[in-house]
Amino acid sequence: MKLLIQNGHVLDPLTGLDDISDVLIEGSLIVKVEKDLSVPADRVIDASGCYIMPGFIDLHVHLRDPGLTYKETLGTGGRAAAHGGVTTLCAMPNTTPITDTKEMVEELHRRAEVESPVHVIQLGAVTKGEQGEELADIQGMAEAGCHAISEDGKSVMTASLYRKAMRLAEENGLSVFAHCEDITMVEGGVMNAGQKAKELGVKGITNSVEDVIVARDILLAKETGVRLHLCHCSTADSVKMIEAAKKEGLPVTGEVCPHHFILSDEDIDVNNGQYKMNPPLRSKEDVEALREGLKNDIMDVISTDHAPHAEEEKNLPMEKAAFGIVGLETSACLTYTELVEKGILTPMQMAEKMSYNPAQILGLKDKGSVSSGKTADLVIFDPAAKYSIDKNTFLSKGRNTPFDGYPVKGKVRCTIVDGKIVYNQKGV
Ligand SMILES: NC(=O)N[C@@H](CC(=O)O)C(=O)O
Ligand SMILES: [Zn+2]
Ligand SMILES: [Zn+2]
Repeated sequence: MKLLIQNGHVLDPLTGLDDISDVLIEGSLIVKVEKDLSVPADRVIDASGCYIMPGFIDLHVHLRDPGLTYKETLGTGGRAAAHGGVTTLCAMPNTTPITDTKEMVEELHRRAEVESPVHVIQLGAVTKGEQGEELADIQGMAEAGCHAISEDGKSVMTASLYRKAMRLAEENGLSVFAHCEDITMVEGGVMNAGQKAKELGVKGITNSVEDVIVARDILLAKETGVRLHLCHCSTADSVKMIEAAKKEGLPVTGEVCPHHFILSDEDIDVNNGQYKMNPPLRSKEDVEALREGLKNDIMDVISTDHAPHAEEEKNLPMEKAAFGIVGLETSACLTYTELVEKGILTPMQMAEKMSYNPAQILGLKDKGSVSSGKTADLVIFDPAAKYSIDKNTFLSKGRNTPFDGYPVKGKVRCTIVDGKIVYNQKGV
């Protein structure tokens, strides 16, 4: 099977190609990236006016499978990913039960091959049952191909145990993806501590809840040599600490989610659980620091922290609602609208932060690039499409987003995984 994509604007972070080109795919591989390729093909796609980027690699997704499949499944989450231009995703282990054994990781990888149209890398938990007491089988999960371990949903609060986990992760070639939250400091907080929380009469979560664990985890990474990826960074001081760690040459990377670089706590007008997530929407100063951090490449990755919940778990006031919002189907258009259109990121930086850098962090040498010899995981993205986000178009089971009705520019037209079209907008 030969697939020819013509006249797209290729953005390839690996070679630096940033120009109109054709892309020829044979089987599951990209075989040629050249202008005016006139070769016979089984299928031709006209990508005029669109970018051709390496498929997005989302390092932070909650698929809720097994156990919480009323919120999402490998199938619905996988189809939502394809709709959002995501060709590989990392599934967090806070499932029911917690994914903390070699067998569970293997089983999820087996099922994902069949049930999900996009690649799924299942991450393993750091401790058994995410209880923070006993280490999970880190070596076994590494053998099952988990690439990284994470306690996402919480931090491993005992530093000595986390240090042991980091040593084992390092020995087994795994990264540690860190959720940074000192649970002893939350004290019932449900949104950012500030004027807005006071006005709404709810308890606040201070920046230091995140910052003290970011500091600790960077120091532990320095001692153990593990490659540390800091999840969903939300504060100005997180950016500062990552900058300092990089200056020291430590293998530390930082991720930002669209909601944290777009919205601040001031956007929460009424006590509405759709704006509740962990970490919370911060101050305008924090939002500005995250944007600057992305622009200056201190922050390496844009991921979603796609956290689907049922309607009855979110249509509640802040105090009662579940933490988390969906993101797989809105991250590309929000990033394009808020960062590229506003001149904060170049289109190439968007491809770096949504695909190339995540591929590097996971050690996926065959992904994150539109160049010959790489796996044909691609997204065709139309930067001119103008519309408003409509949660009813989502393929995810989750509809929990504060961005419903939000005006955006930029739309995923087509998503290709292993040379096969897994999402194609009608009429293309
Ligand atoms: N981000 C959230 O608010 N919620 C996540 C957990 C997490 O990412 O920490 C979830 O699993 O729902
Ligand atoms: Zn988290
Ligand atoms: Zn998460």
